[in-house]
Amino acid sequence: MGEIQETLVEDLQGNLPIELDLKLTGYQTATTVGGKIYLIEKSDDESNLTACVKILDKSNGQWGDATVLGTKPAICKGHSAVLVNNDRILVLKKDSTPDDCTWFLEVDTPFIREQKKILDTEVVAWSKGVNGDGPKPIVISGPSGVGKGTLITKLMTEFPSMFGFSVSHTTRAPRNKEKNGIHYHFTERMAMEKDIRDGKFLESASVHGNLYGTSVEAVDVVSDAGKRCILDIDVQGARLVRANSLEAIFIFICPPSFEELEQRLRARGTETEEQVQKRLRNARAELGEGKSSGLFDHILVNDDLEKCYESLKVLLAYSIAICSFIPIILLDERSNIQTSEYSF
Ligand SMILES: Nc1ncnc2c1ncn2[C@@H]1O[C@H](COP(=O)(O)OP(=O)(O)OP(=O)(O)O)[C@@H](O)[C@H]1O
Ligand SMILES: Nc1nc2c(ncn2[C@@H]2O[C@H](COP(=O)(O)O)[C@@H](O)[C@H]2O)c(=O)[nH]1
Repeated sequence: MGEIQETLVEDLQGNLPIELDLKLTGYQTATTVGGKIYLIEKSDDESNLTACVKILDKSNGQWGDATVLGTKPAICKGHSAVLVNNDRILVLKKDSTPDDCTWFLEVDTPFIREQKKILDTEVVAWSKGVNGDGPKPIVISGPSGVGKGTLITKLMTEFPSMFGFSVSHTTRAPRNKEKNGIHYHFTERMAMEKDIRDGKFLESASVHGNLYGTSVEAVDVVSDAGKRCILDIDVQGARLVRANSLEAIFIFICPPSFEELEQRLRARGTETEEQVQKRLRNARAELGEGKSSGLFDHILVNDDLEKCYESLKVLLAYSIAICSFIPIILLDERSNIQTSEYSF
């Protein structure tokens, strides 16, 4: 996402085309992008403080709604909106400091253009601005029981000061050894649904019958500690993070076979038979999506755990070096690239 230049931040409320004569309240801003005006305002529902978007087509004077992707931010009185790169609107709350999070409404980014083609409607998407040049988070996804948690635990144990886990919220009941605030924030559905409506989540999804989600705060806690954030989320969540254009490294973990996945899930002994069946049904769909959609930057097969973990470390060292423009020589027997050491 890059850094936000303070000079770009200005209130455009006094900058509307005169002929439209829009009377803006303190909760509204209007931004012209090409032939359209994007009105960002508070929803009509008084109990709902999230942002709502209306679009005016200047050629015919018609107002229209759009399919709004991503998590809507809470809107405050006196927010500012400014067009950046001609494809996204930067939205800042009044009196915000450089440490406050910023939001973008994407209106004509490559992602939006692609979504418009797929959905055949007007589309906009909310994405959270990243302050500064923090390290890109790592999104690890894959079917239940494939070994995501096991791999992440190994990584965090070996590199505790480098990586931090994004503790998700979930409405599922805690398992025997799971601790609130460490493995998950275990929460009531109604409370979580309200927090989602209030824009507190980067992504959320219904997974195997329960609600799971990554709060903005969960990611901020890790970034504030100066660590690279690791998200263990399902494919729907990964898609939403991608849609929110939170720049991340997306990794999909596959089992060596469906039979092995089933065996691991059963051997873990944490789910009822009904839950195992549900998770396996969902796994078939996730495997199809994960391998084919182009959503993931890398796919790793978790056959032998130690080998998979080594590959994960190589892959992360490589991806992180690419992101940081650090020249490294990749340790890769298969491609016969010159062997060298890698480090985080
Ligand atoms: N390569 C492997 N070979 C054999 N067993 C493994 C391997 N990797 C993980 N396991 C075992 O498989 C089970 C499932 O692993 P884990 O809980 O890490 O999966 P997960 O992908 O995090 O699942 P969920 O999405 O449900 O949280 C665990 O009992 C773990 O010890
Ligand atoms: N979309 C999200 N998916 C999440 C999140 N946290 C976990 N998950 C995924 O849920 C399943 C099941 O997890 P389990 O702990 O009940 O076995 C697994 O695939 C996780 O990756 C989240 O915040 N968002």
